[in-house]
Amino acid sequence: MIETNDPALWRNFLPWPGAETHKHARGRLGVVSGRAHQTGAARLAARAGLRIGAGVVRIYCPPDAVAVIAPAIEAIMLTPFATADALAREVEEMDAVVVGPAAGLDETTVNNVQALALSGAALVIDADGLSVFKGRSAELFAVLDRDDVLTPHEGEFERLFPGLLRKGRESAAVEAARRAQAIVVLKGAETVIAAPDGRVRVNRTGSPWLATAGTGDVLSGMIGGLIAQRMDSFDAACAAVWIHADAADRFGPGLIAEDLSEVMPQSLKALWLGGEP
Ligand SMILES: NC(=O)C1=CN([C@@H]2O[C@H](COP(=O)(O)OP(=O)(O)OC[C@H]3O[C@@H](n4cnc5c(N)ncnc54)[C@H](OP(=O)(O)O)[C@@H]3O)[C@@H](O)[C@H]2O)[C@@H](O)CC1
Ligand SMILES: Nc1ncnc2c1ncn2[C@@H]1O[C@H](COP(=O)(O)OP(=O)(O)O)[C@@H](O)[C@H]1O
Repeated sequence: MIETNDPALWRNFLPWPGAETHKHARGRLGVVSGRAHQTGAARLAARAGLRIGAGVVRIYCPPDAVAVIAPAIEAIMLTPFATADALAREVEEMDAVVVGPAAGLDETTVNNVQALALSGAALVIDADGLSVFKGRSAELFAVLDRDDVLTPHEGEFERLFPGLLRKGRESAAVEAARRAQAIVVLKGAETVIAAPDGRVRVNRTGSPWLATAGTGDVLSGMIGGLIAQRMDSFDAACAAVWIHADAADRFGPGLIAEDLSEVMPQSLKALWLGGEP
């Protein structure tokens, strides 16, 4: 059965800090950055993960990107890595990792995704982390776990699942999750969230203000931030998609991706107080 994504379905599972919570207990999120000229997407994702409540957020970047990222972050931490193996070792302490935004369409990204999949962290894979597997999707699906999340827009979806969209978006997302054996978030004006066990929800509250560069990067950080706080990956994806659209509607005209993390506390507070958001 296809459900409409409604806060009633996941509101009670949102992770709020308790009186004794410390930052590490709240959850640790890693975000993998691209090269020095492609760091904005990772910073958008990392900030969104921090805003949605991950207690510790760390960007992992190629060595040449340190000098660019370090002056552009405060609470977010930074670790350089030189090889995919080194990256996999560094993320051992992380609960969830976002990889793909502005990662680059080359073998480095393939190697990074595959190495990360062997770590214990749940993965949120977006953008280049998906597109780089065009024509070789089996290599991606072979390393995924059921708590990993793929977040394609329709262009990226077509690269991984050629022709599948002809079945209709809901059926396509369900079949994609079955093939990938992971959560699939098929983004768009309506976003479909499907799990390999057959759960599927359609988010009908999409905000057209989201049609601007970088909002998908923010969404990947929000999903990762909730998973890092040990929310079930499917519920985390559903909650993040809804909150993302709610924040966009609250801001309205003039929204750019950077604004989402600044207005998100209003959405979170409404959910925390338990009133109608
Ligand atoms: N601040 C930063 O650092 C940012 C960095 N970013 C990073 O830049 C990199 C490249 O990003 P990108 O936008 O060029 O790649 P991508 O989205 O694959 O578009 C390529 C083609 O795909 C199609 N297509 C696109 N969307 C579609 C849709 N919804 N539905 C259907 N089709 C769609 C469309 O084809 P067309 O329709 O034009 O034929 C389009 O021309 C990537 O790493 C990303 O993470 C961005 O996140 C922005 C902020
Ligand atoms: N017209 C629209 N209505 C509702 N949501 C939209 C619309 N256009 C884009 N979005 C949302 O904005 C985000 C865009 O993500 P994506 O295409 O990956 O962009 P980017 O790669 O620039 O971050 C997705 O969450 C998508 O669902």
